[in-house]
Amino acid sequence: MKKIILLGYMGCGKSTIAQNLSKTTKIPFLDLDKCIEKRAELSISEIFEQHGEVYFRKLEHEVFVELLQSSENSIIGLGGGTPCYANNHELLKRDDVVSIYLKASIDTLYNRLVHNKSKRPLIANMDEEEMRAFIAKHLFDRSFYYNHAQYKVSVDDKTVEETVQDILEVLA
Ligand SMILES: Nc1ncnc2c1ncn2[C@@H]1O[C@H](COP(=O)(O)OP(=O)(O)O)[C@@H](O)[C@H]1O
Ligand SMILES: O=C(O)C1=C[C@@H](OP(=O)(O)O)[C@@H](O)[C@H](O)C1
Ligand SMILES: [Mg+2]
Repeated sequence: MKKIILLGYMGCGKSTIAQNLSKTTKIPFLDLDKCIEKRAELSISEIFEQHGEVYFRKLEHEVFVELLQSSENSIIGLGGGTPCYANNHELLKRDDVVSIYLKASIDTLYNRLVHNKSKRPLIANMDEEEMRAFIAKHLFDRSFYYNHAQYKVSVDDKTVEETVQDILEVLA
């Protein structure tokens, strides 16, 4: 196996779980958003503000393709939208990729995002009511792409350690 890819909606824990899974497995991890920020020399919020979402999606696709080209073993935490644009979901079918959907309920996502929205330009300016309705619809729209993942791991009511254990069982 070469790449373990974590996908799912904003706030499901891709970045947190990728980092912790890396500690346990000693496989290096990469966060796609961090790689994009490094490439653009701008934060995700600044990319959206200065160049718009279409530019961000193009960059996201380019950097994702590059990460997949590397021959190193790695754990990659995608952005929430990554599988939903530029046919990126097709790239998950590669033989050297194991894709895992971290599946969270609307309540879990809402509770995690409500105090953590400022760096997420798609929801940063929404009030709480608006954000809950947005998550519900957006998650529904995106589930089609998330369901292309090879495996699904439910993250509701689990600690980081429990989710990491569940992923290790899937990989075993
Ligand atoms: N059990 C848990 N698993 C993962 N993240 C959790 C958990 N409980 C709380 N959190 C918090 O939820 C947020 C998840 O955000 P993040 O890891 O950035 O997700 P993503 O990359 O999917 O958007 C973090 O602030 C993290 O500390
Ligand atoms: O869902 C999305 O479209 C996005 C999710 C973000 O990543 P996280 O899912 O890690 O928050 C980041 O890529 C950007 O703000 C867009
Ligand atoms: Mg993330």
